[in-house]
Amino acid sequence: DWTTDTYDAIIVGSGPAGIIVATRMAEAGLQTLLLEAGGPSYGITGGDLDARRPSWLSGTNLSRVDVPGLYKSIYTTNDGLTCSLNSYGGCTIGGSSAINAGLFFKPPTSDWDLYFPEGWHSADVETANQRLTAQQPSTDNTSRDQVRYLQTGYDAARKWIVDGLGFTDVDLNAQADEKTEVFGHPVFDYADGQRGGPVVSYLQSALEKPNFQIQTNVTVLRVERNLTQATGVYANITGVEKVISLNPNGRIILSSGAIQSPKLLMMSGIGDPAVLSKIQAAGKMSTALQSSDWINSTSIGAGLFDNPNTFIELEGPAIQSYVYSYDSPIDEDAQAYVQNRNGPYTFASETAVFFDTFTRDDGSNVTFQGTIDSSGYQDYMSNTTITLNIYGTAGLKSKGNVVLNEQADFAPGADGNVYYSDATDAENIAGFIYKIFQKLPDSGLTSLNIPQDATKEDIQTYITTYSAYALGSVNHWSSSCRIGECVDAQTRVIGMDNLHVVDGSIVAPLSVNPQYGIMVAAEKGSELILALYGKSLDGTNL
Ligand SMILES: Cc1cc2nc3c(=O)[nH]c(=O)nc-3n(C[C@H](O)[C@H](O)[C@H](O)COP(=O)(O)OP(=O)(O)OC[C@H]3O[C@@H](n4cnc5c(N)ncnc54)[C@H](O)[C@@H]3O)c2cc1C
Repeated sequence: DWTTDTYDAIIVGSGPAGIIVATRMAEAGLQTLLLEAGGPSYGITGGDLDARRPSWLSGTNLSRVDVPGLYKSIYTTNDGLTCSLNSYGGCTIGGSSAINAGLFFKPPTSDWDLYFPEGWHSADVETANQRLTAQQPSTDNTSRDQVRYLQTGYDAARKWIVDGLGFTDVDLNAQADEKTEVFGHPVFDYADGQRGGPVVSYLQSALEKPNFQIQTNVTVLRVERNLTQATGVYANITGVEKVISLNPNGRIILSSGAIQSPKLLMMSGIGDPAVLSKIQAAGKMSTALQSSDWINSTSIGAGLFDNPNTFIELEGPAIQSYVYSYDSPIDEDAQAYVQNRNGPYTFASETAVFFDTFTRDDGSNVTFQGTIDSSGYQDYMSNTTITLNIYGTAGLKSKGNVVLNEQADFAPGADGNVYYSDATDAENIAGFIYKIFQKLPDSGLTSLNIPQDATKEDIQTYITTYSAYALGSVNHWSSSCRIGECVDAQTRVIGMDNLHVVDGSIVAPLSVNPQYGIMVAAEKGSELILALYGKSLDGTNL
């Protein structure tokens, strides 16, 4: 009975971080348990495939998760892959890596050097980076036939951004350090026309180890602890609440994502005492835990980040937009995918990406990213319209908090400070949009929702006023349990001996979409945690 066994390492959450940490713990020979609140995702994770796919995939070994082109429909037809627990992302094997667009951009070395503390600079994470690259395939040309599909948006964007504005065309991961005026093809963590990611690249090797197991449909409610020593997790296992225990020298690693991991700490008596009092009063904290045992820290959940984004709807006579369909794709495209892994369904709709970095008067940097999608959005769905999604990325100054909603049984969420609480961010992003708009008229593209001659002030007002096109969340949650404030440089929760957080929570806002950097952090975290067991990555004693 796995629930009465004891473990050297219990990892909570099977997102990209949790899978990598669990795999490395198992490879080093530790008795490893990975707990996941959700259920199966990719075809290879088993379960009822028909419950997780449209009928055109019947008779294959694919679930909708495997087909990159189906990612966009996740919030309309979720097939049980999201849940109220992880309301901002995937709640399934792979976490959000099973439902995301798969964009896989290596962060520039400057992100580690500028935004991470001692011990986490680029030289410190270099071997972690190399391990990730060795284990996780990626590609900027997804179709087996090596044809790049849906390129009218790419061509128009290239004319605008490269020919018009003078950005340099680069290989975005090979030249990852270049984040000033660069343009390129998006890179995805796919392999052979199917979604890749840690479920394919890491979890499958962990599953071969007799000392590894994953248990799904297990929701951890809190960490059990004896003062500074974690002793196990208290979990809901298909309706029954139970403690799963650690071995005496064991460790718990929370990898539940940047929203859930801070919540689990708070439910375990670690956090802001005002919040802890409410949790205790509601009877949700272990009765064994006295308020004198609380670890008071206002850093838990503080610093929460997500990219503020703006959709710019662009029309052009040469554009042929493409709308992916969950249940009735164009027959030819469905056949090309199912029979040969060719065509538009081999990628998640993004056709071009560009970056720019701006140095402020105070010498600090801020980076911007633009991603071209294959279709229009909401009110702008003509077949000559595409969407440009502009994010502000590394160096933004706004920071939010993870807050617990008492009415909804302490469901965690973001407070109102995440987007644009520091006006500098809106000013900088508006300045970037203004800059690129100066060459828009020559490109043959027309902006439909922001006037091309808008002033910087008009743009700033547009991007900070909530609409279907502005202030939407892109679910790139990070930074809610920062290294040096919430966890130490070994990823150990400050005040605890053997409780760690390794996931988006410990990663600072990056220049690029977060998944790659989170996976590097998980590789680095694994190495550091194994050293605390006295082990190296291959399991030899240090
Ligand atoms: C729709 C969408 C599109 C995205 N697109 C991209 C992209 O293209 N490129 C990119 O780089 N990033 C993208 N992201 C972001 C990226 O997927 C996340 O940053 C990344 O997955 C976070 O990894 P994580 O390990 O921190 O947590 P998560 O992926 O959130 O995984 C956490 C896991 O823990 C489980 N869990 C939570 N609480 C508990 C509990 N109490 N008990 C047990 N299990 C629990 C959850 O069910 C989940 O499986 C996207 C995200 C979304 C939602």
